[in-house]
Parts: sequence; C-alpha cells; structure tokens
Amino acid sequence: MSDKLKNAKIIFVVGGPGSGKGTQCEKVVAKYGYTHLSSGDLLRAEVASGSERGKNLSAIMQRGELVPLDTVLDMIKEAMIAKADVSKGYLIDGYPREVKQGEEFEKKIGPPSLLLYIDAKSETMVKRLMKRGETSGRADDNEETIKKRLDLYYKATEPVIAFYEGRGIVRKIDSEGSVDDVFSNVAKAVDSLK
Ligand SMILES: Nc1ncnc2c1ncn2[C@H]1C[C@H](O)[C@@H](COP(=O)(O)OP(=O)(O)O)O1
Ligand SMILES: [Mg+2]
Repeated sequence: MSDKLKNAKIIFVVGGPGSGKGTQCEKVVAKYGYTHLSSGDLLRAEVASGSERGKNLSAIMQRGELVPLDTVLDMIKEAMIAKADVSKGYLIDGYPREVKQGEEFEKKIGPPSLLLYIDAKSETMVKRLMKRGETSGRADDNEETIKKRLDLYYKATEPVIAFYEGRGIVRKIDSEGSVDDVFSNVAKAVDSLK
C-alpha cells in the first residue's frame, strides 16, 4: 500500500459503457472536491501522446478489449499521488473492470470505501453511446465495438459488483432518469461516507 494514499477516500464507480459514470463523476467533483480519474481517459491521453506504449494500447482499445492490468494500475496510481495533497477523495471511474483488477488495486493502493454501481438498461446504454459517438471522436463509440464492450461488461465487470457486495460497500444507483435525478441519489451515497 502506498504511504501518500494511506488514508485516501476511494470510491469505485462501476457501470456499463454509456451508463453515465463520467457524467456523474463530474458532478461529484464539482460538489465535493473529489479527483476524478477515468482509466479510459488516462489511456486515451497516453494514445494521444503518440508514445510507443500508446500505439499498443490504441489497437487493443479499438478491438474493445481490456488493456494489460499493470499498465492501467500504474497510470491510476501515478495520477492519484500527483493529487494527494489537494484531493478530498478519489473517484475511480471504469476500474476495476474485472475482479482481479480490484484485488491488485487494493494491494498497490488501498481499499475502496464505496462502490457506486451506475445501473442502466443495455438499450439505454447503446442509445446514449450512439449519440455520444456523433461528437465524441472515440474510436470505440461505434455499433460493432459497443456490442463487444457490453458483452465484456456483463461477463467481466458484473462479477466485480458481486465481489464488493460481499463487503457491504455497494450502492446501486438507477441511471435511467435525468442526469440531475441520478445525481441526487449519487450525492446521498457520497454523503453517507462522511
Ligand atoms: N442520466 C442521463 N440521461 C441522459 N443522457 C445521459 C445520462 N447520463 C449520461 N448521459 C449521456 C452523456 C453521454 O453522451 C452518454 C454516456 O455518458 P458517460 O457519462 O460518458 O458514460 P460512461 O462514462 O459511463 O461511459 O450518455
Ligand atoms: Mg466514461
């Protein structure tokens, strides 16, 4: 476990692609002063940098697959340490994608206090992603890759929720409503940490 992050409040934000994780995290940042770390955004920044590591990642992400565990975790940890002095807590968005990633995170960084499970129906997620794809410029916001990402989500990520349910830290948030309705429930969950 890392020293600088020893007492950090950590929230895992888990949900399917397009469920609204990023949208809700931005609102938590504004209201609570948390630091939002999206593993996908960190990876996309690496790709945009044009580095050799980025080129490898780019191919994997375009196939809708998961990138190697150590790569993502190192990037998250670096970003957390960089913010350790100013952050009220951390939103870890889109990670863990599979149970093993959660276990490694806890070994290298520490345990989460809460897991926000952002839950939307798969039709809703597809609809939102297709719409987002009109402007996002994301190589994975297309119909074929969306289907693969959803399949992988149900197979690999849903077990993550079951794993943390065993510890009693999961708060399930219905994400079918408007952004503000969803946020009112997110805020209740975050408030419960204080
Ligand atoms: N409650 C909501 N109602 C309608 N649209 C929403 C919504 N939450 C998010 N969206 C929109 C914003 C994005 O264009 C798209 C995906 O949201 P996102 O926050 O990028 O999802 P994620 O980060 O989980 O992939 O859906
Ligand atoms: Mg996102």
